[in-house]
Amino acid sequence: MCTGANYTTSDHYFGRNLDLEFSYNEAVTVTPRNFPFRFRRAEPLPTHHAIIGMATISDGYPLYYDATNEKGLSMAGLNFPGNADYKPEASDKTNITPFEFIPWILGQFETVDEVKAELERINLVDISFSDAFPLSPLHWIISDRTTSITVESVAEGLKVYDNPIGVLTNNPTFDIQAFTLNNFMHLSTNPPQNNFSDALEFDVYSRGMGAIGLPGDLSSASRFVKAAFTKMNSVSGDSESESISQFFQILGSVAQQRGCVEVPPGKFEITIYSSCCNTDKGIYYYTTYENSQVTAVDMHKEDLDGSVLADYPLIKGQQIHWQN
Ligand SMILES: C[C@H](CCC(=O)NCCS(=O)(=O)O)[C@H]1CC[C@H]2[C@@H]3CC[C@@H]4C[C@H](O)CC[C@]4(C)[C@H]3C[C@H](O)[C@]12C
Repeated sequence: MCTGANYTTSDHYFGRNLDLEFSYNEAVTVTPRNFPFRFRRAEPLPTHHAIIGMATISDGYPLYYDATNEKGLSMAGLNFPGNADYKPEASDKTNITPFEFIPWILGQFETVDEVKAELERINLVDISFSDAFPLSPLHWIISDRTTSITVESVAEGLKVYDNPIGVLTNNPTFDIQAFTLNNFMHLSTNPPQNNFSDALEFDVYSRGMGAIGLPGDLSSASRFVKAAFTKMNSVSGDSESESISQFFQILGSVAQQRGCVEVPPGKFEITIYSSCCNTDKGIYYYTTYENSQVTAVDMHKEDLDGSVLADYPLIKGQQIHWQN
């Protein structure tokens, strides 16, 4: 399972948890403007916006999981098993395969409004990258500084939902996830009032009781509510340190600890990495399960007019700062 989120202070931040029981050797990958992007069924993009994000590089192609372009538009793919349904080629549409979707969108567009218009022409076509990388069932969150949408290719077609929450997890479909939040409107960051009965006296014996009932399990529906509550109520200063710290705290509220979710036989899902991209500055920060130190890659330190991918394998293992 995964969780994607947005956060805005004086800058805008976008990132995700990648929760899985194994890794595909992902690396922070910068695609410069002149890297030739080819597509299986659509016209190539010899030049395009530069992109930074997490990707597996296969056959020289960056298979992005989540990324941001130099204009601040961001996008992440999250697991959507049982619901994702990709289509045969359609002659009246632009046929983009799911693994090309992030490069196609981030290569060309700056805002969610532009993307919404483009999505009317897009068909997510069922073509695999390779035998080693067959199609994965995904849905996507696409965000700019002010707006987010969720895109789901399901049996009925391509669905585009406004996502004012700025959070995405996995199943069920986004309309149901968003509807379920109605059940939690009574949750509060303030102490509870007695609405139960005038005939009884209650004791507010602990801080935090206003949000009793907030789910704490690791199912995707519960993580959606938990991350939404944490994000919508987040308070932080505007500095880079305060902003990214708050962002990683939001993702931490739905992180997966090894041992809590068993993926039989005997394997456990963990939060492999958490990312936080400052979308205004093009800086991609990350932590991994065993590396709590924040590591950063700045896209503007690369040759963005070049044509060669730059990739930074994840630094794993604690980087302990000894004080004596
Ligand atoms: C598995 C991950 C979602 C994490 C998650 O939610 N795990 C819960 C598992 S469970 O639902 O609990 O069982 C997703 C998120 C992004 C995906 C890559 C996107 C690019 C590329 C697309 C190609 O088409 C196939 C290979 C490819 C490298 C993809 C592999 C994999 O699919 C990635 C890593």
